[in-house]
Order: sequence, then C-alpha cells, then structure tokens
Amino acid sequence: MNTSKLLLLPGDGIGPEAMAEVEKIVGFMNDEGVASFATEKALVGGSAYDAHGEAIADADMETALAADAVLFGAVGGPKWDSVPYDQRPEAGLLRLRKDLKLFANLRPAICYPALADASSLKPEIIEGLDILILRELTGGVYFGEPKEIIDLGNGQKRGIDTQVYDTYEIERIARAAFELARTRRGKVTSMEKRNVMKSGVLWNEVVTRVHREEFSDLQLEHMLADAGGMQLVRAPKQFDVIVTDNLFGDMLSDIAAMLTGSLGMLPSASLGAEDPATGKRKALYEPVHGSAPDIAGQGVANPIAMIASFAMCLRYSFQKVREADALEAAIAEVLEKGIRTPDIMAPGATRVGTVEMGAAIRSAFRGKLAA
Ligand SMILES: NC(=O)C1=CN([C@@H]2O[C@H](COP(=O)(O)OP(=O)(O)OC[C@H]3O[C@@H](n4cnc5c(N)ncnc54)[C@H](O)[C@@H]3O)[C@@H](O)[C@H]2O)C=CC1
Ligand SMILES: CC(C)CC(=O)C(=O)O
Ligand SMILES: [Mg+2]
Repeated sequence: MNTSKLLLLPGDGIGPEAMAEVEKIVGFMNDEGVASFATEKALVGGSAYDAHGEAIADADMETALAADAVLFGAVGGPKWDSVPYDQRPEAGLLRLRKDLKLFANLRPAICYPALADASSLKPEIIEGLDILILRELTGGVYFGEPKEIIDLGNGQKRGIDTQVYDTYEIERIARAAFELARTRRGKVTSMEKRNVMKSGVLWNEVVTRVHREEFSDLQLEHMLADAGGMQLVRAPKQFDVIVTDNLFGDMLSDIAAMLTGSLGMLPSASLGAEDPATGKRKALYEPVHGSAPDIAGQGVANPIAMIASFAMCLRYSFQKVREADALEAAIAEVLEKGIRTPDIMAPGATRVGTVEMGAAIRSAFRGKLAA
C-alpha cells in the first residue's frame, strides 16, 4: 500500500478539539491496515502568529504544497483582534487557498434523517435534503485589489474591497459545477447579483455560455443571490448544485448549515485543478465553521463537520470510496442512536461531548468496515 502524506493544521479554538478526533480515526485506519497515512502537524492562524509572528510559516506552506492532502481545523478568535491585518489568523487560511490554487470549494448540506428535528425549520422542508454549494474560492472580493483603508484627511476614512472575476475563473468553476451535477441530479443553479454588479453580469454570461457549449443536456437556472438565500430557507430541496462566488458562497453555506441542524455538521472540500501529468489535485478539507470562541476549551464542540471533511478527503483525494461511505454511515448510525453534542441536542437524546462523539463514530466506523 502506498503511503500518503497528510498535513494536519488544527488551528485555533475548537479546531484542535475537532482535529483530535480525526487524528484518532487516521490512527485507527493505519492500525487496521485499511490505509497508510504519514501525518505531519503544523501551526496555522493565531497559534502560528503567537509562535512565529505570521499566520502560517513559509516552511509549513512548503509542506502543504508537498502534501497529498491538507486537513484544516479552524482559525481566529478575539485574542488576535488587534494583530496586523495581513497576519490575522484568517490570513493563513486565505494564503493556503490562494497558494494551493484551491478554486473549487464543495460544501454539501445533507440532512441526516435523525436530525430532521434538530433544525429550526419544519421537518418536511428539510427531510432528505442533499444539496451541494459550490463556492468559488480564490477570486472575488476576498482577494481583489485595491483592498485598503484610505485616510481622506477630513476625519473621514474610506474602506475599499474590490470584487474581480476574470472569464477563466468563472469558466472553471462553472465546469466544476456541471461536472458535479452530472454525478447527481443534473441541475445547476447559478447565483450572482447581475442587477447591481458588473462581475455578476459577466458571471451570468460565462455560466450561460459554458452550459450552452458544453453541458446543454443538464438543467441550468439563474437566481439573484439575495432571493437565493430566501429560497434556501423556504424550499431548499428545489436545489441540486448551487454555484456562486466567494462571498455569496461563504454566506449561503452558513445558511445551509442551519438546514442540516448545526454549523457543526457541515464539511467541505477545497480542490484545485487536476494536474494532467499525475491526475492528482491539490486539496484541503475543512469544516465550514470557525473557531467558535464561545465554546472553545469546553469539550462540547461537535466534531462531525471535521470528521465528515475527512470522509470527503478519503473520497476525493484517495479514492477510498468504501471507507468514505463507511465513515458517513457511521455518523448517520450514531445520530440515529440519539447520541448528540449540545448543538444538535433533542429531547430524549444522550448528550455527549466532543471526545465521546468521536469515540462513538470510531466504534460505528469499525463495525461498518467489518461488515
Ligand atoms: N475556516 C475558518 O477557519 C473560519 C474561521 N472563522 C473565524 O472563527 C472565529 C469565530 O467566528 P464566528 O463568527 O463565531 O463563527 P463560528 O463558526 O466559529 O461560530 C458560530 C456559532 O456556531 C457555533 N459552532 C460553530 N462550530 C461549531 C461546532 N463544531 N459545534 C458546535 N457549535 C459550533 C459556535 O459556538 C457559534 O455560536 C472568527 O475569528 C472567524 O473569523 C469563521 C469561519 C470560518
Ligand atoms: C477566511 C475565512 C475565515 C472565511 C470564512 O468564513 C469561510 O471560508 O467560511
Ligand atoms: Mg464562513
């Protein structure tokens, strides 16, 4: 069995707590001989800033570039509110996304049957929900220049962020959306705001052309992103794949998280282009949630988003489909048994912490792999 290089970047707040549960699963898979992972661990975010004054060290970026996959926890927190903007914890994550060229961020929102009662929405609206938000991840307003605060000299300042999208960036995310839709229910909903944004006009034009020229057998619809947010909450099952820009994707996926019961449930995969020589992609897997400073250190964080991100890693980076299916089925089984962290607690369920949830999923995973 080939050994695969995994870089673990636990980060800040609940990041290390959730990552610890994935590390145990990785160790278990190595011990059982179902995988051979060589893991390295490095600092990112506020913990990296504290250790060496930058949100990710150059040497650790090199390790990320050489890894077969990167697992990322979460970064940020009030402790680092006053560090220089370019070294704030989130800058480490943005650098990883940019330097690894991870333009496609897959954020699946799946409502596990046992959690149909954990959402604030009526069960019939979310039962059986399985949608995929595809967020463009290396362009748009998070990266566009100029990005600055200018002193206007009269006691006034001007904060500037710039939304920029080039044709090639929209083409490649559109292709990714249609290719993913082909493996699912064949429908893509593209969300932008072409009514008020030039980049939205171009986005709409390019997605329409890619559809017409390359994927006309699939269904494409366009929706203004604000109305899309409303539709996500009103009738989310109308969607299959939603493709959208960096900022709208960030917001829409946090909204979608609540359809599944909790932000602690939503995993993600950030993928680069396939290298034609090796057929491999650079990839980083991370939960959609942040460092959750309000619950960090209490041992109550839900590790499922992080564990399900590792299942996506098994599926997309290592083609370990059986193991990925088994891990996702293990999560479903544990939820079915009523084992719940506080964020998804329901009447009559058994309340557990991060470590107990991780242990229950590992035990169910063992059973699924043996079956
Ligand atoms: N990928 C990343 O590293 C991200 C980092 N952040 C950063 O995280 C910090 C905190 O941001 P917030 O706005 O509070 O967002 P957050 O996602 O950290 O937390 C929002 C709410 O969801 C809850 N929550 C999140 N994950 C949970 C989990 N696994 N289990 C149970 N409850 C969970 C939190 O307790 C909190 O009430 C900020 O510095 C922000 O920039 C935010 C989003 C993504
Ligand atoms: C850079 C991140 C903190 C932005 C974010 O909220 C996310 O990617 O989900
Ligand atoms: Mg976010």
